[in-house]
Amino acid sequence: MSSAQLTRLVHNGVLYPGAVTREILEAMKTFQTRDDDIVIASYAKTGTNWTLEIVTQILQAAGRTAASSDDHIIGKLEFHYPENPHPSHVLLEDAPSPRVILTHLTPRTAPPGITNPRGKEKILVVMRNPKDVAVSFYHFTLKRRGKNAGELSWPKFCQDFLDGKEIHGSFFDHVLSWWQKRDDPHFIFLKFEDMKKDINSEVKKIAKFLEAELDSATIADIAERCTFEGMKATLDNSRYADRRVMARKGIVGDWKNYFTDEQNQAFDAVYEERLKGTGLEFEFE
Ligand SMILES: Nc1ncnc2c1ncn2[C@@H]1O[C@H](COP(=O)(O)OS(=O)(=O)O)[C@@H](OP(=O)(O)O)[C@H]1O
Repeated sequence: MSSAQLTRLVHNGVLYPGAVTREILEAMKTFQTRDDDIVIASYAKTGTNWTLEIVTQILQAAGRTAASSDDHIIGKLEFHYPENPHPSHVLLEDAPSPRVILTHLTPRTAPPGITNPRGKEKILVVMRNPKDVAVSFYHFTLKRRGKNAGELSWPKFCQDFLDGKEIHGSFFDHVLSWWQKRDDPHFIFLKFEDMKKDINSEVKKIAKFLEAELDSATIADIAERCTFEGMKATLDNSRYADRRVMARKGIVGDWKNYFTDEQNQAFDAVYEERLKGTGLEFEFE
């Protein structure tokens, strides 16, 4: 383990990426949401950027944001990106409305206006089956570590992910904490697998949630542009170039190429123990 990893922030038992500091987590307590904020809350690698693209296109089609402007998108709320002069929560203070705010925080650590919205804020919680999340996260981590990736083996990553020791903490704690909000009308719950199965219906559902009145041709057009292939075409040659790393395979069931029977059984046991009786379940293929 490198010294950078050793000094990484652990808060309430959750390990945070290097872009998150204790000061930022403290600032979350007083971060002011706006009535028209749109928040995408997710565990990492569940389809955050995919949902962002859908939301962005809906807002543009509904005339709520200028087609040429990405000013309302800042990145992850709790990050201080090295290329930015200030942490995202500071930059967001000057961002035009409607802001689209991304976060991997749990309700416990997120700003009160996101955890318990009192105005017209719209919170989209995005989820994905944990086996594919683990595989996607493993590849992302390999890429991020670059030449140090040799130290990272799949069996170790897989076990650490299951034990909640990887960055962002336990997947199960994360999804279950947001799932508590399922009866609150400020929230909508989306699943990667549903978006994959029927993108048109999911775009329609999101547009309705955002109160964007769009005709079915516009919905179909957005759905088409937000397929994996459609997004990759955009990613390769435009404003989303920096998000290329987010687009790997974009499929359901890639875990089968990585999981041993033993790993699969270990995952199934935790899945059963944590999610049984909660009403929350995932499709794995
Ligand atoms: N349009 C579309 N269709 C299907 N899949 C898509 C799409 N866009 C992004 N992706 C896949 O989403 C995974 C990245 O998730 P996140 O955006 O949540 O990553 S991040 O945590 O915000 O960095 C990552 O999954 P994997 O391919 O399994 O690694 C991306 O490929």
